[in-house]
Amino acid sequence: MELLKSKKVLIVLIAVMVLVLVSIFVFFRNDTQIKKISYVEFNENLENSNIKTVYLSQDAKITGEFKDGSLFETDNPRAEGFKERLLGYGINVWETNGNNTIKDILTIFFVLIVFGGFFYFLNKNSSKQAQKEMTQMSTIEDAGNVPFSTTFDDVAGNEEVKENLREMVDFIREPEKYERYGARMPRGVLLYGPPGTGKTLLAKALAGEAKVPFYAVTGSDFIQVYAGLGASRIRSLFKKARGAEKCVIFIDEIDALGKKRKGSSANGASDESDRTLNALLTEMSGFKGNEGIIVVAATNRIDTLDEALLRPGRFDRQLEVGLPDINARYKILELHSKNKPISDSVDLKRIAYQTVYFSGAKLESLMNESAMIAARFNHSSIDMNHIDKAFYTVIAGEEKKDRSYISLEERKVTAYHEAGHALVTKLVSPLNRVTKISIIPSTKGAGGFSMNIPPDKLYQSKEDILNHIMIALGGRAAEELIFGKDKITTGASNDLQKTTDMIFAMIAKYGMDKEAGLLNYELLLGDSLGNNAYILDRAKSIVNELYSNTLQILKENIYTLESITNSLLENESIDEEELDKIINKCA
Ligand SMILES: Nc1ncnc2c1ncn2[C@@H]1O[C@H](COP(=O)(O)OP(=O)(O)OP(=O)(O)O)[C@@H](O)[C@H]1O
Ligand SMILES: [Zn+2]
Repeated sequence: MELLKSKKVLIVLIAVMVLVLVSIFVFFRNDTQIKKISYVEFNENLENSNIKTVYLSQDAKITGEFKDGSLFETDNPRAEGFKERLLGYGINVWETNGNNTIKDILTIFFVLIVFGGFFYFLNKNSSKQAQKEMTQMSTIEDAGNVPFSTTFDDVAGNEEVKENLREMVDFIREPEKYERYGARMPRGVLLYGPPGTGKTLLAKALAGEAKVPFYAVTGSDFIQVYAGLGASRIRSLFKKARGAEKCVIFIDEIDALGKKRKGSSANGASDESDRTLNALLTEMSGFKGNEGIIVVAATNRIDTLDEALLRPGRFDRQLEVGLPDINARYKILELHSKNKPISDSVDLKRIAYQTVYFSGAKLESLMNESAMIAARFNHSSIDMNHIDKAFYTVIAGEEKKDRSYISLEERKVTAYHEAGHALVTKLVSPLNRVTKISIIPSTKGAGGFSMNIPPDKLYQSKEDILNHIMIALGGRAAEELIFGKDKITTGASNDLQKTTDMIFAMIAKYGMDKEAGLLNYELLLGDSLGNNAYILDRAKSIVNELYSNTLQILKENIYTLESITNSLLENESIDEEELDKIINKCA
């Protein structure tokens, strides 16, 4: 820091001195080489045509230049017609308004002083700013030295993410072991999901479990700074981290510096964040991965991230950290009541039930707010009244959308919809794995339904595609079956997009529709494929048939559909094991 400051001062000083020297040199050089001649001598030289230029002024002396380039000075006759006489000899006559050189030099000095002051001021200011930022930075970095006691026990729910991170603990602890097996070490983990779901907490727990230092920075810290400073801070962060050998580097809000880059950026700000991003990418490819350093980044908006960040060797592990379901909420509530005097009358299960769509951070703040209220009234313990009051403080000012736990009807529709997808999957293509069904919205869509297509398949058969279309239609079909034709919702829009894609690919690309034949209509019709009446007709008749099949399947298994839905309404999310249990029980 000090180094940086004194370097800048030095540069300014040197610049000022060089300027002063140059002006003095010019000034004195003229002075010393000027030959002093009498007016008589001047006149002789004038007659002999030795003079090239004369500088006229109102001073006592005038100067000029001989034809050989040397300078002279003589008395100013201040005579009328003097100029005319000179011109008559074919001499260049320059009129100056006196004291010129001195004025010039004064001007130069004045400018110098102004500039010097300006630079000094700038320098002082920028070093202050830089100092501030650097201090912020070093406090962040020094945090790495604080012994961290956060463990995975401090994070409730998020079991899959924790499982994944547990593996990383081993990587960090014994990178040599993995190196011996020639395994490529992971370098970056991206945690994505809604705010307050515990991403920071998970990263801290990773460091805590591995017992290594934790360095945390925030993406937005890197962009309001000076040109190049963001990049250099990235470099110094990594340098520091490398010095610590094993560690966890945490970059929160990575979207702030890792936004999708545009071909040419119009303004400097995005240029600056590009530079910072490039520095990050370089640093990440720089370490070999066998050092036991893991970079964890977090974002609420994975869709805005530059693809370069997600490539192998960067943040190639992407883990979704979702909103907690009812059981996870119960655990989070339990965790945050541990250090508080909670009355026996408090039913955490009931609170968990009422706090649909609450994030971990919101649940934490609910318990904290309750404790504040109880303390304000000097009550001996926190009871249900305090929690109810706190409830409205926590959700106050929030959009209605966030409070949709009130609308049981909506949750029911979502539950039937997701149960429909899951049940159709199990019925038409039992080899596909349903990893999770949930009615908690995820980043990927309204409900949460995830299905893994068996990965060892090289090609998809026509049957596979037909089954996938039915699975996609399962949500809408369940809605219609239960609530009636007029009560269907917009929740299926994504499903219908997938359906349309698949059907058009079947007909126009893969030649799988017997009637349309083996032609590649995409090739023939290009963009007007969707306008082609014949293709449209084929697509419609296929989708209609598949939809009525789907409806039929669900109708035949409506009891199972109800059971899955009820379980979803109760637990908010269920895994494959539970799903299989329900289906087997109903069969
Ligand atoms: N799963 C959880 N278990 C226990 N506590 C949690 C959990 N999720 C959030 N919390 C509480 O909420 C606080 C804030 O969470 P954290 O800062 O980790 O969220 P985040 O996902 O990083 O949020 P953001 O995206 O806003 O940065 C935590 O310190 C913790 O008290
Ligand atoms: Zn759906």
